[in-house]
Amino acid sequence: GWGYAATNGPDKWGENFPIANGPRQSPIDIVPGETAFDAALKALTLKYDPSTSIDILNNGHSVQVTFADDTDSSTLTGGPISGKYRLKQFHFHWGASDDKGSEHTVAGTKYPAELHLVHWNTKYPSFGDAASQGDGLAVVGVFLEIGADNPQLQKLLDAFDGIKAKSTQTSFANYDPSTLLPGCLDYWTYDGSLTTPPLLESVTWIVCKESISVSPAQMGKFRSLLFSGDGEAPCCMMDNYRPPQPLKGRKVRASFK
Ligand SMILES: NS(=O)(=O)c1cccc(NC(=O)NCCCCO)c1
Ligand SMILES: [Zn+2]
Repeated sequence: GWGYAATNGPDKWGENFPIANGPRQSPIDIVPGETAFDAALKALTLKYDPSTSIDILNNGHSVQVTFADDTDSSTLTGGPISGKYRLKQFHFHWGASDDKGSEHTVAGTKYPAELHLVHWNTKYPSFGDAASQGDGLAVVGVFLEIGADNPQLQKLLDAFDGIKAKSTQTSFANYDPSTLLPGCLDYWTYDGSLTTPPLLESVTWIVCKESISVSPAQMGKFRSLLFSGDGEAPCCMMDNYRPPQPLKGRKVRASFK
């Protein structure tokens, strides 16, 4: 299967997923000087109910917290989207060292990690159906920047001991993902795709301008997770990011001046 190694990584994904070379692939390099302020863009409204968090999972590609999405308890509205999108999961991408790891970059700057909060459009019956529609998904991206220890992140990291290996998960209740959001929700937005196979071109990307902090020790905790399964040769989970893809004429809009 696909992964992030030289043998099965981003440069090889096009062999099984030809959309890898499609017109609206993600991530991209965001060049602030080339974005257009759009006064019609609304503020993001993120309403998350902590009681909808279910479990934390190592899926062999990332660490993911999954939410109950059978009701409108945790939603995204406003921003560049119309209608209501439900939170399905959030996960991260990170590097082997603090000088890389994010998927989106800003004028070429790579951050050590990037958080993705994944939502699906409730005009469709499920995440799976929405994922195949051009307006099916909305992912909020938040950069992590090296700085002070982040206590909200620490709650998540403290659960990692139980999910070191691929395909392991533990319950993870009452977690409020809004504690991971930056204070300011100014954002850039553009039409893109999933950044992992199947690379479906169904994502309205909403990338926050402001980052949240992560300490070097906390980054080390992410890198202690494994791509490998129990009983396999241990392979540290790191550099699980796709590099920026061609813009192909797309416009990136800014919600701020
Ligand atoms: N990285 S991302 O574009 O935010 C994103 C969001 C939602 C789903 C995905 N990718 C997938 O679900 N891929 C299917 C298998 C991955 C884990 O087993 C990527
Ligand atoms: Zn992601």
